[in-house]
Amino acid sequence: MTHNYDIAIIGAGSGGLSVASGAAQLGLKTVLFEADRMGGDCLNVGCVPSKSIIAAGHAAHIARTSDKLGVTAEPTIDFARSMQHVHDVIASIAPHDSAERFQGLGAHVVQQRARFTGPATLDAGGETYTARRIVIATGSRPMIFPIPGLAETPYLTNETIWDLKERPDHLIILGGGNIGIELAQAFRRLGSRVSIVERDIIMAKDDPDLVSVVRTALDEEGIVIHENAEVERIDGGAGRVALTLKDGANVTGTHVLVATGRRRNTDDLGLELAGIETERGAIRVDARLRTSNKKVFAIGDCREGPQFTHAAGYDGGIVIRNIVFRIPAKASYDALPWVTFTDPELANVGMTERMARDRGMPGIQILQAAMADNDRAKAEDKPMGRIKIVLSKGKIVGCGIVGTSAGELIHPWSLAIAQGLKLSQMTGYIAPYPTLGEITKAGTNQYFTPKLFNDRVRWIVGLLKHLP
Ligand SMILES: Cc1cc2nc3c(=O)[nH]c(=O)nc-3n(C[C@H](O)[C@H](O)[C@H](O)COP(=O)(O)OP(=O)(O)OC[C@H]3O[C@@H](n4cnc5c(N)ncnc54)[C@H](O)[C@@H]3O)c2cc1C
Ligand SMILES: NC(=O)c1ccc[n+]([C@@H]2O[C@H](COP(=O)([O-])OP(=O)(O)OC[C@H]3O[C@@H](n4cnc5c(N)ncnc54)[C@H](O)[C@@H]3O)[C@@H](O)[C@H]2O)c1
Repeated sequence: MTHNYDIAIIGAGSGGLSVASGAAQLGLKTVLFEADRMGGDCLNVGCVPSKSIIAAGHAAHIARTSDKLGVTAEPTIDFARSMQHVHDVIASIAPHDSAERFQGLGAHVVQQRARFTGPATLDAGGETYTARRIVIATGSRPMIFPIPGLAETPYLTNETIWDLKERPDHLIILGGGNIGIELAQAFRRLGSRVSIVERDIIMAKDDPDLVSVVRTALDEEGIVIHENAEVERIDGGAGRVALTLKDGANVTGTHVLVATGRRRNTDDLGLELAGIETERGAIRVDARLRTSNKKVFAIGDCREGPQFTHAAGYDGGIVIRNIVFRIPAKASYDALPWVTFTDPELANVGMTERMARDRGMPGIQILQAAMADNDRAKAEDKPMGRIKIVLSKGKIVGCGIVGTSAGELIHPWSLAIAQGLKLSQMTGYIAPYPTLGEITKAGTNQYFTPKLFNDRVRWIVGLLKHLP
């Protein structure tokens, strides 16, 4: 028997759920397929567990480093309890992403792997499904490079690290991208020794000026970073691992976490039967997120483009507008923020200075202000970091912030770039004192102060003072 739907969605992660929720509530006959756990990577093995373990590490760090504020403590770390916190947070969010909730919204949830059998047909669990529109939201998984010895060595990934019951004594992290850096600091703060082995440089996608602030914090906390380090082979067994680097150096530890990038989940979908093209594993999409089969859309981690939960959710909105409202909405990631949740956090939106220069943007100007000059940061003893605003001919094209709560402080800049606000509008409000958010005004003041306090203005003021 064939089941017919208006819309079929493959994958119940951040992207698929946002489409399913919109489509079902707007009255489309909706089917949602999920092969594994509802909620996808973000809830089960990604953002939620990583931010929860970061919170545990942060608590330990505050206890250890508050002596300047007159508070001295050496934390006792119950690693199993920290991991329980991780699982409690996942469990507390899970109902929001559950099959029951989505059935309640009107979607039919099929907990089976789906594959294309033709341009508009899918097979799941031996049943055939057709839909007028299909959305692929199958996400990604850890990229495992064929490093000699790795397959024979027990290794962790972001999918398995949450099952640890005991704290690794010495965690080696392969890859210094988002996952590697965030987890390095969290585990270090919970008491593990941590070494990062990075083929290139850490946090290569971010502004090196801002990364240097994070690097200093990681160094001070005792994380050992090996950069430009090519691994020749890996050996080891339970509780013992040894990496031999191409330059002959050895890095030894008790556990290894592989965080060397992502592989898109597109290889087991029968895409060729539906006429859907990929480019190095990523589904090719146009600006409306349509694949080479125009009735099929691809969103989130599985398509070419940025891989974040908020990007997948944004894509979901674009697809709803195209499919449900028939508006030819186009995706643009120009105003997509990204945050690395280290301490200090590093947040960006728009272009970094290097991106602006590489793209040949005219009249580049950089405005900066230091967190060390912010009164709240002083009170909190959190002086590390700064704001860096990138202007092109006076227009805001990017902003990066490194410092405490940078992920919160980037919000107004995301709005500014999304809405094309002028720099003067970023000063056109009253900032409460004392807040870290005053860094926005401190940054913009770098532009306006020289324009206000100059000889010409002083001359005008000199004339005005003679008025009655
Ligand atoms: C450790 C870690 C930390 C992260 N932290 C952040 C963060 O702080 N902020 C942020 O924005 N992003 C973060 N991310 C990235 C974020 O998790 C992803 O960008 C996001 O989950 C992508 O959503 P998605 O819907 O595209 O895919 P996913 O969430 O991966 O969902 C895809 C779903 O499709 C299912 N599926 C696959 N194939 C099939 C099939 N054939 N049939 C049926 N179902 C199928 C999968 O089982 C999965 O449930 C993090 C990622 C990791 C790994
Ligand atoms: N805060 C966040 O928003 C957040 C957090 C975690 C993950 N994510 C998302 O998940 C994605 C995946 O994260 P990731 O850290 O796995 O990937 P990544 O692409 O960010 O970093 C992978 C790193 O591994 C290095 N590498 C690759 N092969 C290597 C090898 N053989 N030896 C040593 N180093 C090697 C790369 O040079 C790179 O620096 C991110 O790009 C991001 O989109 C986001």
